[in-house]
Amino acid sequence: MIEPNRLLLGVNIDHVATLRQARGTRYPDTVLAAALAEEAGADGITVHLREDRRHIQDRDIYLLKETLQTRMNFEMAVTDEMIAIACDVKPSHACLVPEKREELTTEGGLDVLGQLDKIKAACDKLAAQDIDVSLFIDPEPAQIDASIVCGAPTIELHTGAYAQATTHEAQAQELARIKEAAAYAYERGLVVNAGHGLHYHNVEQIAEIPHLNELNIGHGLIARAVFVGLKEAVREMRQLMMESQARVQMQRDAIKR
Ligand SMILES: CC(=O)[C@@H](O)[C@H](O)COP(=O)(O)O
Ligand SMILES: NCC(=O)COP(=O)(O)O
Repeated sequence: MIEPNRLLLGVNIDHVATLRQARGTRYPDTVLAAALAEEAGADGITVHLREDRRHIQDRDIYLLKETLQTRMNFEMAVTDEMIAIACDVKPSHACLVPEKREELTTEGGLDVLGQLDKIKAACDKLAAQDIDVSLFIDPEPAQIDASIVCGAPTIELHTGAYAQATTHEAQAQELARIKEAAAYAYERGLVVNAGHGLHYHNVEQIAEIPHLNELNIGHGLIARAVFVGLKEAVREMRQLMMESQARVQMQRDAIKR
C-alpha cells in the first residue's frame, strides 16, 4: 500500500542498457533489472528510448511493457517516430524530453513555450491513448504556464543545474528555483516530479521540497548498484527519501506545537 503523500521513486534503468550495449551482449538485461528494482521498492521504471538507441532498445520497451509490475515512464523526444512507438506501446506515462544526438546526456528542459503547437499536438495524441503525459522542463514559471496551455497534467522539473552546481551558493540558488517552481506548479493543479543528476549525496534537499510527487533517478543509482547490487541501491535511495520526508514532517509538527 502506498502511504498517502509518500514521495515516489522512479528508477531509470537506461544505464543498465548502456553496459549491455557496450559489448552488444544480451546481458545485463533490462527486464531483470526492472524486476529487481521493483522488488526492492521502486514505484515505477523509467526508460529513455533515444533516437540514436545508444542504450535502451525498442525490444526493451516492448518486453518491459509486458513484464513490469509497477508502471512504465517512457521518456521520448517529440518526434513522429517516438509518438508512433508510444501510441503502439501505450505506457502508463510518457515524459517528453529534448534530445540532441551530440549530447552526453539531457542538457536542459524542453522548450515548451517556444513550440506550443507542436508540444500540444503531441500531448493530445498521447492523452488520446490514455497515456499520462509529463513535460521535462527547467524550473521556470513561463515553462510551467506553457505546460498548462499544452494540457499536460504532469511536469518533471529538471534538477540538472542543481546537481551540476560547483559551489554551495550556486546549488542553493538552483534549489530555491526548484522549490519555487514546485510550489508554483502545484498551486496550479499540476503533478510535480523531478529528476536528472540526482544521487545519494544531493537527493535529500530535493526530497524535502514540498509538493513533489516522484523523483526519477537513474545514473547515480545504477552506478551505486555496481558496488552494492541493484536491490540494495534502490533500498538505500528510498530510505534516504523517506528520512528526508520524515525530517520535514517533524519540523512541521514542531511548528504546530
Ligand atoms: C530526461 C533525463 O533527465 C534522463 O532521464 C534522460 O534519460 C537522460 O538521458 P540519458 O539516460 O541518456 O543520460
Ligand atoms: N528524468 C530523469 C531520469 O529519469 C534519470 O536521470 P538520471 O538520474 O539518469 O540523470
